[in-house]
Amino acid sequence: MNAIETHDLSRRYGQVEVVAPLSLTVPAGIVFGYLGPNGAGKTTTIRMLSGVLQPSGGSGVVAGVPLSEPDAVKARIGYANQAASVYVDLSVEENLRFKAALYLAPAKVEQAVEGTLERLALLPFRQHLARQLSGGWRQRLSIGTAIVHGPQVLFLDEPTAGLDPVARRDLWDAIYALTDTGTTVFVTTHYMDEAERCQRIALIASGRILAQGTPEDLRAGLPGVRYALNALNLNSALKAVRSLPGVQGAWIVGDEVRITTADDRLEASLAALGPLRRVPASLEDVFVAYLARQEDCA
Ligand SMILES: Nc1ncnc2c1ncn2[C@@H]1O[C@H](COP(=O)(O)OP(=O)(O)OP(=O)(O)O)[C@@H](O)[C@H]1O
Repeated sequence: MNAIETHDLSRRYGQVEVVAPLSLTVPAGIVFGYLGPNGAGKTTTIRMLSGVLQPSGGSGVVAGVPLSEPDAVKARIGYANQAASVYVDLSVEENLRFKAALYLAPAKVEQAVEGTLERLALLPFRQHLARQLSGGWRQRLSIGTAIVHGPQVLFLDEPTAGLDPVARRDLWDAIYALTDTGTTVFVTTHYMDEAERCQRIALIASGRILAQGTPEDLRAGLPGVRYALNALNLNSALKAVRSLPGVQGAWIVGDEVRITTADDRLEASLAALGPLRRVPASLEDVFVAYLARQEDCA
Protein backbone atom coordinates (compact mmCIF):
# COMPACT_ATOMS: atom_id res chain seq x y z
CA MET A 1 0.00 0.00 0.00
CA ASN A 2 1.21 3.49 -0.76
CA ALA A 3 1.00 6.30 1.79
CA ILE A 4 1.48 8.99 -0.83
CA GLU A 5 0.83 8.99 -4.56
CA THR A 6 0.91 12.04 -6.77
CA HIS A 7 0.29 12.47 -10.46
CA ASP A 8 1.71 15.59 -12.10
CA LEU A 9 1.20 17.61 -8.92
CA SER A 10 2.46 21.13 -9.51
CA ARG A 11 2.54 24.61 -8.03
CA ARG A 12 3.11 27.99 -9.62
CA TYR A 13 3.56 31.41 -8.09
CA GLY A 14 2.69 33.82 -10.88
CA GLN A 15 4.72 32.72 -13.88
CA VAL A 16 7.22 30.75 -11.80
CA GLU A 17 6.75 27.00 -11.63
CA VAL A 18 8.04 26.25 -8.14
CA VAL A 19 7.11 22.56 -8.29
CA ALA A 20 6.99 21.10 -11.79
CA PRO A 21 4.52 18.25 -12.49
CA LEU A 22 5.57 15.77 -9.86
CA SER A 23 4.76 12.07 -9.81
CA LEU A 24 5.82 10.49 -6.58
CA THR A 25 5.07 7.21 -4.85
CA VAL A 26 5.87 6.64 -1.19
CA PRO A 27 5.19 3.15 0.21
CA ALA A 28 3.52 3.04 3.63
CA GLY A 29 5.55 2.55 6.79
CA ILE A 30 8.92 3.79 5.57
CA VAL A 31 11.14 6.82 6.16
CA PHE A 32 11.22 8.71 2.86
CA GLY A 33 13.87 11.40 2.41
CA TYR A 34 13.20 14.42 0.23
CA LEU A 35 16.47 16.16 -0.57
CA GLY A 36 17.31 19.26 -2.47
CA PRO A 37 19.19 22.54 -2.31
CA ASN A 38 17.66 25.72 -0.86
CA GLY A 39 14.65 26.85 -2.84
CA ALA A 40 14.24 23.46 -4.58
CA GLY A 41 10.56 23.23 -3.72
CA LYS A 42 10.65 20.85 -0.76
CA THR A 43 8.52 22.89 1.62
CA THR A 44 6.08 23.74 -1.17
CA THR A 45 5.68 20.02 -1.91
CA ILE A 46 5.10 19.23 1.75
CA ARG A 47 2.55 22.02 2.08
CA MET A 48 0.60 20.66 -0.89
CA LEU A 49 0.77 17.10 0.45
CA SER A 50 -0.44 18.33 3.86
CA GLY A 51 -3.54 19.97 2.47
CA VAL A 52 -2.46 23.49 3.45
CA LEU A 53 -1.50 24.72 -0.03
CA GLN A 54 -3.67 24.27 -3.07
CA PRO A 55 -1.82 22.69 -6.01
CA SER A 56 -1.91 24.54 -9.34
CA GLY A 57 -2.37 21.27 -11.19
CA GLY A 58 -2.33 17.49 -10.96
CA SER A 59 -3.68 15.24 -8.25
CA GLY A 60 -2.59 13.22 -5.28
CA VAL A 61 -3.74 10.85 -2.57
CA VAL A 62 -2.26 11.04 0.94
CA ALA A 63 -3.15 8.49 3.62
CA GLY A 64 -5.98 7.31 1.40
CA VAL A 65 -7.52 10.76 1.02
CA PRO A 66 -7.47 12.81 -2.22
CA LEU A 67 -5.82 16.23 -1.95
CA SER A 68 -9.07 17.69 -3.25
CA GLU A 69 -10.36 17.10 0.33
CA PRO A 70 -7.76 19.13 2.25
CA ASP A 71 -9.53 19.08 5.63
CA ALA A 72 -9.74 15.29 5.59
CA VAL A 73 -6.06 15.13 4.61
CA LYS A 74 -5.12 17.40 7.53
CA ALA A 75 -6.84 15.06 9.98
CA ARG A 76 -4.74 12.10 8.78
CA ILE A 77 -1.34 13.71 8.63
CA GLY A 78 1.05 15.36 11.05
CA TYR A 79 3.42 18.21 10.23
CA ALA A 80 6.44 19.56 12.07
CA ASN A 81 9.07 21.94 10.79
CA GLN A 82 12.43 23.17 11.96
CA ALA A 83 10.88 25.98 13.96
CA ALA A 84 9.80 23.46 16.64
CA SER A 85 6.47 25.20 16.87
CA VAL A 86 5.39 24.60 20.43
CA TYR A 87 3.89 26.85 23.06
CA VAL A 88 6.88 27.71 25.22
CA ASP A 89 4.80 28.74 28.23
CA LEU A 90 2.91 25.46 28.32
CA SER A 91 4.32 22.26 29.77
CA VAL A 92 5.17 19.27 27.60
CA GLU A 93 1.93 17.48 28.47
CA GLU A 94 -0.14 20.66 28.08
CA ASN A 95 1.25 21.14 24.59
CA LEU A 96 0.28 17.58 23.68
CA ARG A 97 -3.15 17.84 25.30
CA PHE A 98 -3.89 21.10 23.52
CA LYS A 99 -3.06 19.63 20.11
CA ALA A 100 -4.88 16.32 20.80
CA ALA A 101 -8.05 18.18 21.82
CA LEU A 102 -8.17 19.86 18.42
CA TYR A 103 -8.56 16.55 16.62
CA LEU A 104 -9.76 13.89 19.07
CA ALA A 105 -12.93 13.25 21.04
CA PRO A 106 -12.45 14.32 24.72
CA ALA A 107 -12.51 10.71 25.92
CA LYS A 108 -9.51 9.84 23.76
CA VAL A 109 -7.27 12.77 24.62
CA GLU A 110 -5.55 11.47 27.79
CA GLN A 111 -4.71 8.10 26.26
CA ALA A 112 -3.26 9.80 23.19
CA VAL A 113 -1.16 12.14 25.37
CA GLU A 114 0.18 9.27 27.49
CA GLY A 115 0.96 7.18 24.40
CA THR A 116 2.86 10.06 22.79
CA LEU A 117 4.84 10.84 25.96
CA GLU A 118 5.91 7.20 25.98
CA ARG A 119 6.66 6.86 22.26
CA LEU A 120 8.94 9.88 22.24
CA ALA A 121 10.50 9.15 25.66
CA LEU A 122 9.10 12.46 26.96
CA LEU A 123 7.71 11.02 30.21
CA PRO A 124 10.50 12.42 32.46
CA PHE A 125 9.84 15.91 31.08
CA ARG A 126 6.06 15.90 31.12
CA GLN A 127 5.74 18.79 33.53
CA HIS A 128 8.65 20.84 32.17
CA LEU A 129 7.75 24.04 30.38
CA ALA A 130 8.63 23.80 26.70
CA ARG A 131 10.95 26.80 27.11
CA GLN A 132 13.05 24.77 29.57
CA LEU A 133 13.79 22.04 27.02
CA SER A 134 17.01 21.83 25.00
CA GLY A 135 16.73 22.24 21.21
CA GLY A 136 16.64 18.47 20.62
CA TRP A 137 13.93 17.81 23.19
CA ARG A 138 11.90 20.78 22.06
CA GLN A 139 12.01 19.40 18.52
CA ARG A 140 10.95 16.02 19.89
CA LEU A 141 7.98 17.70 21.58
CA SER A 142 7.15 19.40 18.28
CA ILE A 143 7.09 15.97 16.63
CA GLY A 144 4.95 14.75 19.54
CA THR A 145 2.36 17.45 18.86
CA ALA A 146 2.41 16.37 15.20
CA ILE A 147 1.67 12.70 16.00
CA VAL A 148 -0.56 12.91 19.08
CA HIS A 149 -3.76 12.58 17.02
CA GLY A 150 -2.46 9.37 15.42
CA PRO A 151 -1.71 10.44 11.83
CA GLN A 152 -0.83 7.86 9.21
CA VAL A 153 1.69 10.11 7.50
CA LEU A 154 4.10 12.45 9.26
CA PHE A 155 5.80 15.30 7.39
CA LEU A 156 9.01 16.58 8.95
CA ASP A 157 10.54 19.64 7.29
CA GLU A 158 14.22 19.81 8.28
CA PRO A 159 13.55 18.50 11.79
CA THR A 160 17.21 18.38 12.78
CA ALA A 161 18.33 21.79 11.48
CA GLY A 162 20.54 23.44 14.07
CA LEU A 163 20.79 20.42 16.38
CA ASP A 164 24.11 19.03 17.60
CA PRO A 165 25.22 15.58 16.34
CA VAL A 166 24.09 13.67 19.43
CA ALA A 167 20.66 15.34 19.45
CA ARG A 168 20.36 14.64 15.69
CA ARG A 169 21.15 10.96 16.18
CA ASP A 170 18.71 10.63 19.07
CA LEU A 171 15.99 12.34 17.07
CA TRP A 172 16.55 9.95 14.18
CA ASP A 173 16.15 6.99 16.53
CA ALA A 174 12.82 8.50 17.59
CA ILE A 175 11.80 9.02 13.94
CA TYR A 176 12.55 5.39 13.14
CA ALA A 177 10.63 4.21 16.17
CA LEU A 178 7.52 5.89 14.73
CA THR A 179 7.56 3.56 11.71
CA ASP A 180 7.23 0.55 14.07
CA THR A 181 3.53 1.27 14.29
CA GLY A 182 3.15 1.78 10.55
CA THR A 183 3.50 5.58 10.43
CA THR A 184 5.04 6.81 7.17
CA VAL A 185 7.61 9.56 7.66
CA PHE A 186 8.32 12.02 4.84
CA VAL A 187 11.37 14.03 5.87
CA THR A 188 13.42 16.79 4.28
CA THR A 189 17.04 17.25 5.16
CA HIS A 190 20.23 18.86 3.89
CA TYR A 191 22.42 16.38 5.77
CA MET A 192 23.75 13.53 3.65
CA ASP A 193 24.33 11.23 6.62
CA GLU A 194 20.63 11.57 7.39
CA ALA A 195 19.70 10.89 3.78
CA GLU A 196 21.68 7.63 4.06
CA ARG A 197 19.36 6.60 6.89
CA CYS A 198 16.21 6.88 4.75
CA GLN A 199 14.78 3.78 3.14
CA ARG A 200 13.99 5.65 -0.07
CA ILE A 201 14.95 9.10 -1.22
CA ALA A 202 14.11 11.57 -3.94
CA LEU A 203 16.45 14.32 -5.11
CA ILE A 204 14.72 17.51 -6.17
CA ALA A 205 16.12 20.73 -7.67
CA SER A 206 14.32 23.68 -9.22
CA GLY A 207 11.04 21.93 -8.56
CA ARG A 208 11.95 18.77 -10.50
CA ILE A 209 12.74 15.28 -9.31
CA LEU A 210 16.22 14.41 -10.53
CA ALA A 211 16.42 10.87 -9.14
CA GLN A 212 14.66 8.58 -6.72
CA GLY A 213 15.25 5.16 -5.23
CA THR A 214 17.01 3.56 -2.30
CA PRO A 215 20.33 5.14 -1.27
CA GLU A 216 22.05 1.92 -2.44
CA ASP A 217 20.37 2.07 -5.87
CA LEU A 218 21.34 5.70 -6.34
CA ARG A 219 24.96 5.09 -5.34
CA ALA A 220 25.24 1.98 -7.50
CA GLY A 221 23.70 3.74 -10.49
CA LEU A 222 26.18 6.61 -10.45
CA PRO A 223 28.58 6.42 -13.41
CA GLY A 224 32.30 7.09 -13.03
CA VAL A 225 35.11 5.88 -10.80
CA ARG A 226 36.08 7.46 -7.48
CA TYR A 227 39.49 7.50 -5.81
CA ALA A 228 41.12 8.72 -2.62
CA LEU A 229 44.70 9.94 -2.99
CA ASN A 230 47.01 10.34 0.01
CA ALA A 231 49.48 13.13 -0.35
CA LEU A 232 51.94 14.99 1.86
CA ASN A 233 51.13 18.32 0.28
CA LEU A 234 47.40 18.28 -0.31
CA ASN A 235 47.19 21.58 -2.15
CA SER A 236 49.85 20.74 -4.72
CA ALA A 237 48.37 17.25 -5.15
CA LEU A 238 44.95 18.81 -5.74
CA LYS A 239 46.46 21.14 -8.35
CA ALA A 240 48.23 18.24 -10.08
CA VAL A 241 45.06 16.13 -10.12
CA ARG A 242 42.96 18.97 -11.50
CA SER A 243 45.48 19.55 -14.29
CA LEU A 244 44.96 16.02 -15.63
CA PRO A 245 42.57 16.05 -18.56
CA GLY A 246 39.61 13.78 -17.85
CA VAL A 247 39.30 14.47 -14.11
CA GLN A 248 35.65 15.31 -13.48
CA GLY A 249 36.01 16.53 -9.92
CA ALA A 250 38.64 16.78 -7.19
CA TRP A 251 38.47 18.16 -3.67
CA ILE A 252 40.17 17.72 -0.31
CA VAL A 253 38.54 15.58 2.40
CA GLY A 254 40.63 15.34 5.58
CA ASP A 255 44.13 14.23 4.58
CA GLU A 256 43.12 12.92 1.15
CA VAL A 257 42.23 14.24 -2.26
CA ARG A 258 38.96 12.73 -3.48
CA ILE A 259 38.76 12.35 -7.24
CA THR A 260 36.04 11.42 -9.72
CA THR A 261 36.88 10.27 -13.23
CA ALA A 262 34.73 8.94 -16.03
CA ASP A 263 36.58 5.58 -16.12
CA ASP A 264 39.81 3.97 -14.90
CA ARG A 265 42.06 5.24 -17.69
CA LEU A 266 43.68 7.84 -15.44
CA GLU A 267 44.48 5.36 -12.68
CA ALA A 268 48.20 5.04 -13.45
CA SER A 269 48.66 8.82 -13.71
CA LEU A 270 46.87 9.33 -10.39
CA ALA A 271 48.82 6.55 -8.67
CA ALA A 272 52.04 8.30 -9.71
CA LEU A 273 51.03 11.20 -7.42
CA GLY A 274 50.82 9.12 -4.23
CA PRO A 275 49.10 6.14 -2.57
CA LEU A 276 45.77 5.71 -4.33
CA ARG A 277 42.69 3.60 -3.56
CA ARG A 278 39.27 3.28 -5.09
CA VAL A 279 36.36 4.38 -2.90
CA PRO A 280 32.62 3.74 -3.32
CA ALA A 281 30.28 6.58 -4.30
CA SER A 282 28.69 8.40 -1.39
CA LEU A 283 25.24 9.93 -1.45
CA GLU A 284 26.94 13.31 -1.52
CA ASP A 285 28.65 12.22 -4.79
CA VAL A 286 25.22 11.30 -6.15
CA PHE A 287 23.74 14.61 -5.09
CA VAL A 288 26.59 16.69 -6.54
CA ALA A 289 26.60 14.70 -9.82
CA TYR A 290 22.86 15.13 -10.40
CA LEU A 291 22.95 18.82 -9.57
CA ALA A 292 25.92 19.38 -11.91
CA ARG A 293 24.12 17.47 -14.67
CA GLN A 294 21.02 19.59 -14.13
CA GLU A 295 23.05 22.82 -14.30
CA ASP A 296 24.67 21.60 -17.56
CA CYS A 297 21.20 21.00 -19.04
CA ALA A 298 19.86 24.39 -17.89
N1 LIG B 1 4.34 32.37 -1.24
C1 LIG B 1 5.31 32.37 -2.18
N2 LIG B 1 5.29 33.29 -3.18
C2 LIG B 1 6.24 33.29 -4.14
N3 LIG B 1 7.27 32.42 -4.18
C3 LIG B 1 7.36 31.50 -3.21
C4 LIG B 1 6.37 31.41 -2.17
N4 LIG B 1 6.71 30.39 -1.36
C5 LIG B 1 7.85 29.85 -1.87
N5 LIG B 1 8.22 30.51 -2.98
C6 LIG B 1 9.40 30.21 -3.81
O1 LIG B 1 9.33 28.87 -4.21
C7 LIG B 1 10.63 28.30 -4.28
C8 LIG B 1 10.66 27.01 -3.50
O2 LIG B 1 10.52 27.32 -2.14
P1 LIG B 1 10.49 26.19 -1.02
O3 LIG B 1 10.37 26.87 0.29
O4 LIG B 1 9.47 25.18 -1.37
O5 LIG B 1 11.94 25.55 -1.19
P2 LIG B 1 12.72 24.55 -0.22
O6 LIG B 1 13.28 23.47 -1.07
O7 LIG B 1 11.86 24.13 0.91
O8 LIG B 1 13.90 25.49 0.30
P3 LIG B 1 14.73 25.47 1.69
O9 LIG B 1 15.62 24.26 1.66
O10 LIG B 1 15.52 26.72 1.62
O11 LIG B 1 13.75 25.44 2.82
C9 LIG B 1 11.61 29.34 -3.78
O12 LIG B 1 12.20 29.97 -4.90
C10 LIG B 1 10.72 30.31 -3.03
O13 LIG B 1 11.24 31.61 -3.07
